[in-house]
Amino acid sequence: MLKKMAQKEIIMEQDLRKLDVTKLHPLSPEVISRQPTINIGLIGHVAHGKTTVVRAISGIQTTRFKCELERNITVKLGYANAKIYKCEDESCPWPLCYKSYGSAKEDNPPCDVPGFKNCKMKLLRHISFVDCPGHEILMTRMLSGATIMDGAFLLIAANESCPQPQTLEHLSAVDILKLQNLIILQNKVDTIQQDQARNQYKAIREFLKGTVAEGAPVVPISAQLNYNIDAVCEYIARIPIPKRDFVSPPRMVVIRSFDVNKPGCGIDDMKGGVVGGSIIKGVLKVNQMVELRPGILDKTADGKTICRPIYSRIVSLFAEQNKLQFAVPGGLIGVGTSMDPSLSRSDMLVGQVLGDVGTLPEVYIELKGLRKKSQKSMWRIW
Ligand SMILES: Nc1nc2c(ncn2[C@@H]2O[C@H](COP(=O)(O)OP(=O)(O)OP(=O)(O)O)[C@@H](O)[C@H]2O)c(=O)[nH]1
Repeated sequence: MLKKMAQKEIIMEQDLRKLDVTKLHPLSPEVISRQPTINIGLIGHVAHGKTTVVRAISGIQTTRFKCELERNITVKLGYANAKIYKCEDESCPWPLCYKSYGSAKEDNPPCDVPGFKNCKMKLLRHISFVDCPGHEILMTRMLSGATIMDGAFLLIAANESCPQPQTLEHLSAVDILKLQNLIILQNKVDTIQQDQARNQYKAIREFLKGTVAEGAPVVPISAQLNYNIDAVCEYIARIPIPKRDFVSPPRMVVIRSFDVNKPGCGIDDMKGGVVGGSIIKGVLKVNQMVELRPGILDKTADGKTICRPIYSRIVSLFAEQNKLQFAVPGGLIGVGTSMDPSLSRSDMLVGQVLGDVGTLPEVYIELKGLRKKSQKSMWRIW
């Protein structure tokens, strides 16, 4: 416990009084010390090792729901954050000089490579993983995760022929979305011989031809044995930082929402609704008033749908266990609000947009299309 507290104090303080959003950058030390600023997706066929890779890099087993444990497959999107470091001594041997830790790790931990233990490591990136289900019936969940990815790992198990059905489907999906920064992880190499790995490497290269991943690196790893994970860290550090807009009014897409109160919790201990997601632009601050749209959906007596925006105050901001005073675009954050928690329970606010009061787009409850005579099938009137 003491150790954990000491560690917390070593990550940088955020001070709202000194905040100047025009000077922020996704690699500003006061930002990446606490919050991830890049989202990396984990895609690929069922059981090829996506969740195991996330655990190898972040030290975190993405949430397992009861049904997932029973079926041993990922059902919901999983989330975990990690920090990527490099030894400050240039003579530290490659790839051992790269290392990853969980999100709460101090910013300059000592290097653990023998002979370099007196050297410090430098924090290069703070990332969020979005662990997608590999099962065919869960393709829509994979697609909703893909909307926030800045790059992705495509997992291919070395002990199966390539491509398997969801390897193909997931690659097609990111191909259509034109997702850049793909890294192919040839996983489970501990289960095969070297020549089999080489042959499969050729098959993978063939499979990638003509796709968005044609020139992508193919890295042989064993996620279970932590083999070559340091090389993967180097590839993560090479992903270019996406351009982010820090100065516009903030806007966040909600991809999770919860009621964090335990059943039977007293009114005085009750916490407001929590929403999780990724900020698209702008900076959210603790104590700021926000609006969620479309908000509460209702029907009038004559059956018409009406939407009432939810107005609320931000009471806390979190990136995993790291408390934030402000949150920037990029990695996944949790926003604690003063709203009635029954509004946010069980992902009820997924798909809503959160932002500054009065700055969010209009809500439309009807879509009208114009039908051109010659293009009857192209337009539908709702
Ligand atoms: N031998 C070996 N087994 C591995 C390796 N990586 C993962 N596994 C095993 O493969 C199985 C599936 O791993 P997961 O990480 O759950 O696979 P997944 O792709 O996340 O599965 P879904 O999300 O359900 O599609 C587990 O039993 C892991 O222990 C590896 O490098 N070597």
